[in-house]
Amino acid sequence: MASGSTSTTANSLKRKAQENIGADLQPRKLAAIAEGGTNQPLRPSKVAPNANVNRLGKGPPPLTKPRAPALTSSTTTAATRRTTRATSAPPKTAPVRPPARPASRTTSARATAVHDDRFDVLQQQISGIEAARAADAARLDAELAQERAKRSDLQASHEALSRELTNAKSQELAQRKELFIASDELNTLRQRHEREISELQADLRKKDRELRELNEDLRMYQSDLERERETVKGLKATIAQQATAQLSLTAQIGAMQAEKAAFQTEYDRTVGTKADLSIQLERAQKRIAELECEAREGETVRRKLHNMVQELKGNIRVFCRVRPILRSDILSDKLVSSVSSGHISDGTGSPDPEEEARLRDDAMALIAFPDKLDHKEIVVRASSESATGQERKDEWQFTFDKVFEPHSSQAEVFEEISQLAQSCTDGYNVCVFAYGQTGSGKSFTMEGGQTQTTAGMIPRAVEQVFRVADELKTKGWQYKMEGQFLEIYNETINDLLGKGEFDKKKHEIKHDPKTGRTTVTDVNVVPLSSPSQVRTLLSLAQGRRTVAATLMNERSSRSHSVFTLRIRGENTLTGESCEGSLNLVDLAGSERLEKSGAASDKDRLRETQSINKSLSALGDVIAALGEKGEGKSDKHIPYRNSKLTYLLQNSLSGNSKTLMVLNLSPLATHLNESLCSLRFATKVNNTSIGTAKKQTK
Ligand SMILES: Nc1ncnc2c1ncn2[C@@H]1O[C@H](COP(=O)(O)OP(=O)(O)OP(=O)(O)O)[C@@H](O)[C@H]1O
Repeated sequence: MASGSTSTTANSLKRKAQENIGADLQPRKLAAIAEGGTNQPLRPSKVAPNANVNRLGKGPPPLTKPRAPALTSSTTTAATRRTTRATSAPPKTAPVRPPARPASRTTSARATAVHDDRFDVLQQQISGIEAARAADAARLDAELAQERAKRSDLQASHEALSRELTNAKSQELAQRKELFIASDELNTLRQRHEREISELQADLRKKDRELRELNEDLRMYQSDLERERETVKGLKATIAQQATAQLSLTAQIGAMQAEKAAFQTEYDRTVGTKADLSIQLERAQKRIAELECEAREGETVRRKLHNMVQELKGNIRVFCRVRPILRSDILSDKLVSSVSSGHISDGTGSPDPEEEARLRDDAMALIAFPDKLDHKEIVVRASSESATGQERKDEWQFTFDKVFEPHSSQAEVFEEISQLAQSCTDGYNVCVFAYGQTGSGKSFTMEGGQTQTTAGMIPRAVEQVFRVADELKTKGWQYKMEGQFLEIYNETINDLLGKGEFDKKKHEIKHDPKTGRTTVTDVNVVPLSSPSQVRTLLSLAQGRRTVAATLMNERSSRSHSVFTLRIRGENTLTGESCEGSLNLVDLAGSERLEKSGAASDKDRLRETQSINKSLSALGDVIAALGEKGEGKSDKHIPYRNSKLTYLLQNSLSGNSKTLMVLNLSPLATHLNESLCSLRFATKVNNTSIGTAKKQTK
């Protein structure tokens, strides 16, 4: 609608503008007349030849061209020509007579008379012409006056037309302006119109979409409705069925109500019984709580007693572990003879199971474990021939804090050590040694294998310490742990976690008498955040550890290794703090010189000598500690006799808890070495080194 009216307005405006432009053309045609001015002779307009005629009425009569009289003299001819041109009426021509033939004097008189006549005629003619000319002049004057009047009329009309033209021009300008405005408006309207159209089209599309969606919804609703109808139909059928069922249920309810009444009576009786039982239960629960409380108190007492027992035992404990016999033990000892006697079953060099069992039995030393209850005893037997040729049977019995048989697992061994390892979180210095000859299983006990089952005491103890530290967090304890791993080889300290070359750097052992802390200069002390980190450190150290081949063990470690875990704890709730350390020492092989095969090799000889020196220094320290514990308070403890004892000074004093794990080889060939170790361990076990003290603030 709006657009229709807009276009109509636009069309009418256009038409008006065209009419004005047409009107504008009219005065322009008349301008030609005006241009002529009053001094110019009037010319008919080329554009509109009839316009003047129509406007001014009759035009001037056309001037008739007079015919020239046939005059003989040139003067007369000119005069005549002038007269003829000025005369509109044709002159009255006198009849021209033919010229008379010359004659005599009479004839000349006659001729004069003729001339006079002719002159008169001419005179008359001239006067006639003049009269005619005068009449013409009068007529022309009148005509001129008429023309002038016409011209002034034309001028007036020209001025009027000029004014009209000016008006028309100004009107045209105004109309053009209007036209421009109108065309602008028209454009605006057109744009708005286009916008409205596109909006309407978008609206339309949207509506179309909505309509489609509504149709889709409608279709879905219709299908829903159909389904609902089906459901209603089904429900109606169910209701009908249930109405029938209800009837039978009502009958059943009647029967059940009767039953319920009977049950109610029964229930009342049970409630009475229940009240009695509740009282009994309450009493029992009270008793359980009392017992639990007693059990907790008992546990605390047990722990205290356990600690007291440990303290009374003198805080140096000895475990003995016999390793199982290995295939390599049998093969190395018997393989050559087995091959020569044809006992090898296949070409791979492995004996058959029966042969293996027999070889095993042959290789085994006579070791027995008679204490099946407490596992504290080990008996070693040997038969030998006396000088008189009689068979001599020897038997040695040893008692330790715990004896582990060859089949004992790493977990079982750790079970006994865990309490000790845990004490370092309470601020104790704990020291665990693995002592024994080469190949007796010291490294296996301390470091163990790569799997969870074969993991040794070091990773297990570290894991335990981390676990306990984590548990104690709830009681306000925050622990910081750091570790170092050292090796003492030929009385030289090497940093197993360092980067430098072995035996090059000089590391010094320092003891702080105030804090009781032992430090070693220039060694890597690694902050520990997880047990897995410790495993990485162990394998790093393993790679660096000096390993030299000896006859006793192809991978024999000829150095002592000392892993130290230092733990510092602070209790934010109680303000307590403590500092403990856990030293796990894998001692070098304790075998005698001739057994190690080192006597023939200078380097091996030096190694063995320094190992023996440090082990005997360890024995001396323990013995001195024992004497001191027996009352000789001024007894000098020779810690400085070896790097090992000096390093472990603070963990070997009365302030620490010490455990020695004696590792034994099960082989009969190692029996003498085993007996030496057992005797040394017994000495240690019989030593009391005083009471361990917590390092708490
Ligand atoms: N309880 C055990 N169960 C199974 N194998 C063991 C056990 N103890 C030791 N072994 C094995 O016996 C061999 C020697 O053990 P290990 O290297 O630990 O002896 P060692 O006393 O540390 O020797 P060294 O003094 O040369 O370090 C190793 O192959 C080890 O795996």
